[in-house]
Amino acid sequence: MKPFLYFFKQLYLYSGKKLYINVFGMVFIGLLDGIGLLLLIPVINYSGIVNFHAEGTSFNKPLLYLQQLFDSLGGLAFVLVVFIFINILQSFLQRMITIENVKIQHGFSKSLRREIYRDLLYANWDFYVRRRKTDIINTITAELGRVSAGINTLVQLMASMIFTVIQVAIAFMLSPTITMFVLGSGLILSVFSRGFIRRSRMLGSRTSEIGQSFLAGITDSFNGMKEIKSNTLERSRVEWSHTITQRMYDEQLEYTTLKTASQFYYKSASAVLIAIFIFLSVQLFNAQAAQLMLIIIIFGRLWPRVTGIQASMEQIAATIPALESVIQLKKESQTAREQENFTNSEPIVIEKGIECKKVFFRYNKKANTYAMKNIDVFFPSNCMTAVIGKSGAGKSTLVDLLMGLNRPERGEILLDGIQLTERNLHSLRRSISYVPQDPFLFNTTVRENLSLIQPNASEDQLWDALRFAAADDFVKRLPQGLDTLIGDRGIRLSGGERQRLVLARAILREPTILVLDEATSALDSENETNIQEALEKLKGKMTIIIIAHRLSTIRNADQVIVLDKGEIIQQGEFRDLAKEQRGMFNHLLKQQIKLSL
Ligand SMILES: Nc1ncnc2c1ncn2[C@@H]1O[C@H](COP(=O)(O)OP(=O)(O)OP(=O)(O)O)[C@@H](O)[C@H]1O
Repeated sequence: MKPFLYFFKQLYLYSGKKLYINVFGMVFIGLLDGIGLLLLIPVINYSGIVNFHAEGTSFNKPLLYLQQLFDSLGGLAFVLVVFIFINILQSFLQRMITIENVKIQHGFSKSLRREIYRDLLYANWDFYVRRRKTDIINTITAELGRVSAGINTLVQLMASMIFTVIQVAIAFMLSPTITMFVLGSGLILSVFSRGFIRRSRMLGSRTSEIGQSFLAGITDSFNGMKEIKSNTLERSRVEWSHTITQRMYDEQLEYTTLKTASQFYYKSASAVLIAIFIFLSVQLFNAQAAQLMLIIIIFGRLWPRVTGIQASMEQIAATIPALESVIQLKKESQTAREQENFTNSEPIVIEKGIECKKVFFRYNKKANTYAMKNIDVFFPSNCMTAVIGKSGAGKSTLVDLLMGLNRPERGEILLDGIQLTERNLHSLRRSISYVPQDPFLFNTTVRENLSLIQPNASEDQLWDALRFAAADDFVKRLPQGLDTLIGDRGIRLSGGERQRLVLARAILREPTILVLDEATSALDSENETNIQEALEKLKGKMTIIIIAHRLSTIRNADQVIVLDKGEIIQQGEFRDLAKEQRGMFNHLLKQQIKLSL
């Protein structure tokens, strides 16, 4: 129950005194219910079924005074008026408490969702490198939904327990012996119930695991639909869906079988116990008729609650794995938190340049292979530096280090001689515009995709940025121009159009550092030349770091860095490197010239 206690504490931290007020309200409703029950005594008396005066047991004596009071106030009519009043008050309070409880539960879920989403956004890049995205999505959608339902059950369980305690106390007042007997029976039942709870928890783990696999599989299918269609993989995906949905079906069935089995077990055992209890009450405990009738009523009402408690506990146990994964995600994202203060940082102005000093980096701290080894390099401000190398050489890793996404394991990154740390990280990022290999666009209009980065950009600024990225012509030709919807990840645009739009977005931000990671790879030579010319104009105004496989793209770079297996093997001006006959650069250049012929 540790995870639920954790959440209970969180629930209290969220709702504060309100939780206590609600618990108190529930206690009060329980008491009103008990009073309503006790009122049955005079009703029974007035009905003539049982005569309290004649029975004269110790249990009746305190009630005799009440009876006389009721007699003097109007007899049965008065009792019934009080009965109606208590029931209306109880229903009214019940309604209020239910609404307040829902406010607490859903308010808590809302704040939990917000907190986790915020923590996830502020978590460092390493956090994402290590995790499957669909697992995170599954946790913050499906698992969090289950937790929400679990909290609801928890609050209901709390209400049921309070109700039960009060009713048992009343029963105890009426007959301690019988109550102790019933409680003892309940205790025996609860020992057996532990098996059901354990199995529910096990099934809950399976629900989480199947949910995760399902979401991951479905996401992969839709992301890779082109591959599926072009490689006729439909059949294997259909088979996968059959297998996983069958597992879902089996798991749900098993859960229901378990739940109904426990309910069956409880109800049957209750029937047997009630029969034994009535028999013993009459035969051994010599219970009086009125007393017996009341206790039967109380326990008759209580048993469904007790079985309800059992069902709630099973449901909560099944939710615990979801809860654990939510807690785990929350803790991990908090531990991976990047910076404390995001809002107050201003973009940094780097006068001289960015330097990597003896930088080492590995993705897997346990492996021997380094993605970056002993990197010593300087990126002068307002110059264009090109990073080239074979696939897997470490170009993107180096750029990620410069942006503070990857953190050096050894060595340091210096901004004008000042170490890049958590403190200046956000300022650095605010001055960078980054265009990745695989550009991301939101499923909305061209305009919204652009203004996302610069909400106050004027129409002229938008078109200037589009012109820079050689994207103005195609945007003008779109059916609704800037207001055309471009589909999921910009699917209604060509690869080159997407790249140009993302480039325009990057420029709109007016960065002081522009990072292009294979940002023009999908462009035809005409558009690439246009962008090269535009970048040429930016030289001297902004620091440009460009990764490119096509060496023609970086002809005008001030400095070229050649990477191989995570190390810098050549560094210098384009022309100088081209002259080094044995160098990797010359080799790559010759290969590209050969290919273009
Ligand atoms: N998230 C990751 N987890 C583990 N290893 C990674 C990860 N990303 C990259 N690597 C490894 O680090 C090395 C450098 O990768 P990187 O992406 O920086 O190369 P690259 O030069 O940009 O390649 P490409 O030109 O193909 O994009 C490669 O060996 C790659 O397998």
